[in-house]
Amino acid sequence: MQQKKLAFIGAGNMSRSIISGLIQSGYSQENILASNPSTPKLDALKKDFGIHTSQSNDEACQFADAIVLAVKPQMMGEMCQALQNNNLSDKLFLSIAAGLPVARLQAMLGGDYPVVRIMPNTPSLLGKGMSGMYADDKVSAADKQYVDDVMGSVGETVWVEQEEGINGVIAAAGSSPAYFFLFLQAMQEEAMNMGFEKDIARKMVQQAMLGAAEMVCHNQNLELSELRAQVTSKGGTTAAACNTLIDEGLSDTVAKAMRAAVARAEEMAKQL
Ligand SMILES: NC(=O)c1ccc[n+]([C@@H]2O[C@H](COP(=O)([O-])OP(=O)(O)OC[C@H]3O[C@@H](n4cnc5c(N)ncnc54)[C@H](OP(=O)(O)O)[C@@H]3O)[C@@H](O)[C@H]2O)c1
Ligand code: PRO
Repeated sequence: MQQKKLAFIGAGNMSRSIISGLIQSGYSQENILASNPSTPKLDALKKDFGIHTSQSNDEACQFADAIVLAVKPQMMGEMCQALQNNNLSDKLFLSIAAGLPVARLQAMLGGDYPVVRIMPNTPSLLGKGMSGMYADDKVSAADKQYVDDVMGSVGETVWVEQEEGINGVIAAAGSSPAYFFLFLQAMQEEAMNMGFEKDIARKMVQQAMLGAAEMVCHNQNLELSELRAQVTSKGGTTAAACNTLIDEGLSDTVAKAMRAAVARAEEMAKQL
């Protein structure tokens, strides 16, 4: 992987997970800096990964060829505007913020700089992430490859051709770990209603999810409906459960939820 000087502005959950993946992939700690206003997360990053840290975003700018904008979307305007005190020409920007279009980020940064939008998810922490990416036409092919390598160090990557596609990535992958957690929570609660202790209920549902996820990944030649069919005996218990989910409108509910995520991303683009 190409080793640019890479700065993370905002040392929160997502930055930590990407930094962890990069270090495990052999990216030199000397080439990574994280900046954050408060010190506890910086201290932990320095201790765990040996990277450079700073409380100054200006220092991050001066250090880096490529800058990951990793603060909450609501903080992005103020933070980017303050970066304008630095010479930003020749910098490549990687934004992981939900809802903020390239044009808006460029306006916040005060220039037509190359920006890649990245939508990662929290399983990146375990190297099992899914990141969708969009590059505006100012980003070179070599820089796209660089960003692909960076995010590839924490999981799988896909590129979308149109910027709106990023909102679909949010719905399908950025936010979706939470949908699975919610589903499991409901299953855990019902298992407890059936008399299981909380930890046993959790053990059963999490192992079933892990096994199901592994089966999905290891059987790319099988449709998801075929994997379901393998569990489902005619007239049996699985059919009774799945028919209930289907009859109660699971597909429609999931579609509505994903459209709500897209709608919220569109709303944030207008508000921020
Ligand atoms: N979490 C997810 O599942 C997920 C998935 C995809 C994308 N994202 C995006 O990733 C971004 C970061 O999310 P996160 O979950 O990592 O949030 P987070 O853990 O809250 O991290 C944000 C960090 O930014 C720091 N910060 C605040 N103002 C700053 C400033 N002016 N300069 C530098 N750092 C500043 C915060 O520091 P203090 O804590 O000291 O205030 C905090 O450490 C968001 O834009 C979000 O949309 C998140
Ligand atoms: N977490 C961020 C949000 O909830 C973006 C995707 C996952 O807005």
